[in-house]
Amino acid sequence: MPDNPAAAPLTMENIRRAPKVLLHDHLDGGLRPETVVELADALGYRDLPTTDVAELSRWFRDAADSGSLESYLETFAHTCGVMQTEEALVRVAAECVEDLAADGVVYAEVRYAPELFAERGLALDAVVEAVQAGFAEGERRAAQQGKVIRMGTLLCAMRQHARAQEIAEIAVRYRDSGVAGFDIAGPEAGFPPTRNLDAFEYLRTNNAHFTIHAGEAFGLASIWEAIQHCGAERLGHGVRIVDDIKRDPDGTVHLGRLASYVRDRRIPLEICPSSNVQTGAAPSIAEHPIGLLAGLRFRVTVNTDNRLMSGCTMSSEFAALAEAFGYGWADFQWFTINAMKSAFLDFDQRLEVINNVIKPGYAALI
Ligand SMILES: O=c1[nH]cnc2c1ncn2[C@H]1C[C@H](O)[C@@H](CO)O1
Ligand SMILES: [Zn+2]
Repeated sequence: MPDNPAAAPLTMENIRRAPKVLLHDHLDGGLRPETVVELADALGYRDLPTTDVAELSRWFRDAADSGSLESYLETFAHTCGVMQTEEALVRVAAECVEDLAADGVVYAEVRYAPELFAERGLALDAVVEAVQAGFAEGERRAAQQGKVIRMGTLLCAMRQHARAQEIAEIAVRYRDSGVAGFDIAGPEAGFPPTRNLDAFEYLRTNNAHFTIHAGEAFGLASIWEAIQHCGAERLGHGVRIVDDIKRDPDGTVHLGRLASYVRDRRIPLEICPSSNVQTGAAPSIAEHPIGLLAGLRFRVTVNTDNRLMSGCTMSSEFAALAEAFGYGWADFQWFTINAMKSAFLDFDQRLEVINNVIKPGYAALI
């Protein structure tokens, strides 16, 4: 949508000023590279490919740029490797909030798998409490810099492990202490979401929120199971829903039954453009299905997935989409309101952020 000629120019600085909402960001995919190096030194983690900060930063991006989700996921051994103490978790979580707030994010749901931080003996509850303490500290530091950001936590279970029920129970236990919901992550092919049906049933019985990584490295069957068997409220990525959309040579578009269902029910798609290019889920940003899906008015949201592995921020994702699809402030506002409507937060609080933060923020730019 073209902007008013009097609108603020679409510079990186202005995009950073615009309020943004982030629903899909992994705590272990967003560390500052210098923090990885410092924590490795403090914890005696010896397996980093390099201890030069600039080289390490490049290494993460190159190694993740692999064309396959499985190889992309291998890079997390190094971030999880340095996140095995409470002090490390508090630091990483606090810095995560500071970095998001500095980028203009006003509400974020950040996710991680507690089981991956228990390799040196931390109890899962201690992991969750350390991350919550870090988020609270990050919110305080952001407020000191004049930035208001609110955090929600999503706990992931890893698809290749069999601990979903246990993690779902922790998510419910900590629901009043900042844990907003649940997710399953990890390799998608060979690990369909229905392997964790018990956990999803438990969550639904407890009126708890969950999203599912589906339709990234595997296709429609994964999306269908996530929604119709498991009851996912949102789809992590979900980009492969385009496999159920056909376009005639004359440009007429036909939605299959699953694609129609996803659009009709306004099921949010947590789209992560740069990550999708790295894992091979999309050929490039310019050819990313987000253009088609947004044009068809699916409930599209824009996300970072892993800021370290993709070398991205919410602002850089917006800027890349603006360049590829000609998006402007009105589109950014639409993505942001879509995300806030889809947050695992009480309805009145979602409305409050939309009306008091997002709309005035964009009005000042448009
Ligand atoms: O895009 C992803 N798809 C599936 N799994 C992912 C993705 N990004 C990160 N993960 C995994 C690696 C992390 O260790 C884990 C929990 O954050 O989630
Ligand atoms: Zn993800």
